[in-house]
Amino acid sequence: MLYAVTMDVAIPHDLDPEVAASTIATEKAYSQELQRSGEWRHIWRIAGQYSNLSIFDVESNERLHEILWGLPLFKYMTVKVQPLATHPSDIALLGGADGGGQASQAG
Ligand SMILES: O=C(O)CC1=CCC(=O)O1
Repeated sequence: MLYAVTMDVAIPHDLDPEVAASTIATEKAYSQELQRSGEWRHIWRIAGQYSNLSIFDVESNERLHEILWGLPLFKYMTVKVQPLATHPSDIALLGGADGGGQASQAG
């Protein structure tokens, strides 16, 4: 199951800088481990914001919740989750590079 997740980070300005740096480093390791496992497929910085747009490929809503709840920065984040469905215009679904196959009219 694919999900687009937006994470807006707001670390309090009065947080001890060492705690902030340590939490950010732990977050990076946590994220990179999940990227290596294939569950965290993409992470993009949203330009000009302390936010990212990530794509997760996980087996269930419960697994996504577990991953997000476990983010070291979770308590400083606003998280938005959008489940993804295939789009009928996606040429990757047609089995040919030229998109010349039969596509569904739905959606
Ligand atoms: O900096 C961010 O966008 C927050 C974050 C999530 C995973 C990571 O490494 O940083």
